Amino acid sequence: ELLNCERVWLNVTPATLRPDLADYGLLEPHALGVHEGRIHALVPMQDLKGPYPAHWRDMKDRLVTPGLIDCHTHLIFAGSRAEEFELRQKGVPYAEIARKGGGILSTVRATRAASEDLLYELAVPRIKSLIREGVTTVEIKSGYGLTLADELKMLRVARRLGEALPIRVKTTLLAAHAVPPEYRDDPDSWVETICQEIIPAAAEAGLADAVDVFCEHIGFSLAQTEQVYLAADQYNLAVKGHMEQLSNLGGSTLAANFGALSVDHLEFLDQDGIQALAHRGVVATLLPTAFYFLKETKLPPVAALRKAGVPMAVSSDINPGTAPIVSLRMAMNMACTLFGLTPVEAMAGVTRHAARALGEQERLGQLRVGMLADFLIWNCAHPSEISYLIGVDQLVSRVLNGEETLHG
Ligand SMILES: O=C(O)CC[C@@H]1NC(=O)NC1=O
Ligand SMILES: [Fe+3]
Repeated sequence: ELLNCERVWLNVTPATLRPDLADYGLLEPHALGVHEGRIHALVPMQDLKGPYPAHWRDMKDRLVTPGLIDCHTHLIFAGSRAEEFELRQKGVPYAEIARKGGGILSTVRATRAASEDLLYELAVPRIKSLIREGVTTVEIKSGYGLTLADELKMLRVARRLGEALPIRVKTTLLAAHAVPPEYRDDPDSWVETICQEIIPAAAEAGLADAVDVFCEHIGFSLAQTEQVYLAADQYNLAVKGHMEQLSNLGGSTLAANFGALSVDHLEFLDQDGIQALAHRGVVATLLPTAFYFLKETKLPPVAALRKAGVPMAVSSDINPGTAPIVSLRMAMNMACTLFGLTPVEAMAGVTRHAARALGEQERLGQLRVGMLADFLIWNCAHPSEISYLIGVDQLVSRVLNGEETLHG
């Protein structure tokens, strides 16, 4: 079947991340062939009989992994929260910063004022950092516009990033991120606007792949979250949730009852919530950079999630307020060092499980014949280096949809 391939990579050592194989799903050296953007052949070198098709490269037994998937980011935004960081380091309490107009709403003001082109230009260097690290699929949320026009503006920028750059973009409508100033006295009316205007418009324009809610005391209540999920269901949009980040409102159980793709943060997740996630196969997305940057102390219940067999994803949560850290590999390292994941779990968390968190587990996240040909060839001695070593460019080759993207 290699002869049907437009391009073949010889002598690659696959970390397949197949759930039916142990650990990384490592195999002996193989030839990997690509045909029409999909993995068409994965053949042990010892079984190989020539001749090879025109395009082939000898990778000298280097490691090949699935492309990395960053399944939870807010990487489109204008403005900066660096001054807040300075105030916080001087001991100014969060509440005072918020009273002075800081926090999410300061990013909202700057994002509303920014043109679509400016938002695009500001996002490019951030998404290019992820591309350099080996991210081949990234989820990007709205949530800093908080008007119909500005939320759709953000989602259009996200779609445009995926069209212009060598990366797959999945979009998530997070209009339920904060109550905008215009609705300060009537949050329920904002929820109604989301359900009756923004979700229908985003769905009809094909701009949103999923709908997310920040379910929290300082965000939206369980009842409001349910309303948003009901509206998303009406428009056949998948749902996700920022759940149990600072308290436990029972949001994870509600999300599981709606068949959510994932629930994210989860520091305050309890056993009832864990059972609900396990029962419905919902992905638990861990966001260690926000935990670290907020200097949180309550750890997510990783051992209980592991015991219950809940698939854990790991993501960067890139956002200007609680995770100004534009690195998925840093998030992998923190998931291990701060949350106690093993490097194997961290790798599954940014491949197979992250794909599931985006509803893409059939096409992405493993090295299997038939899957989309998104893969990375590494200059590293062992796959655990990818979670262990930070800041070194170890990519030899980054392939998206069967096309080499690093070296032209
Ligand atoms: O501070 C920001 O800009 C976003 C905070 C971020 N959003 C959310 O729902 N949880 C968070 O940590
Ligand atoms: Fe987030």
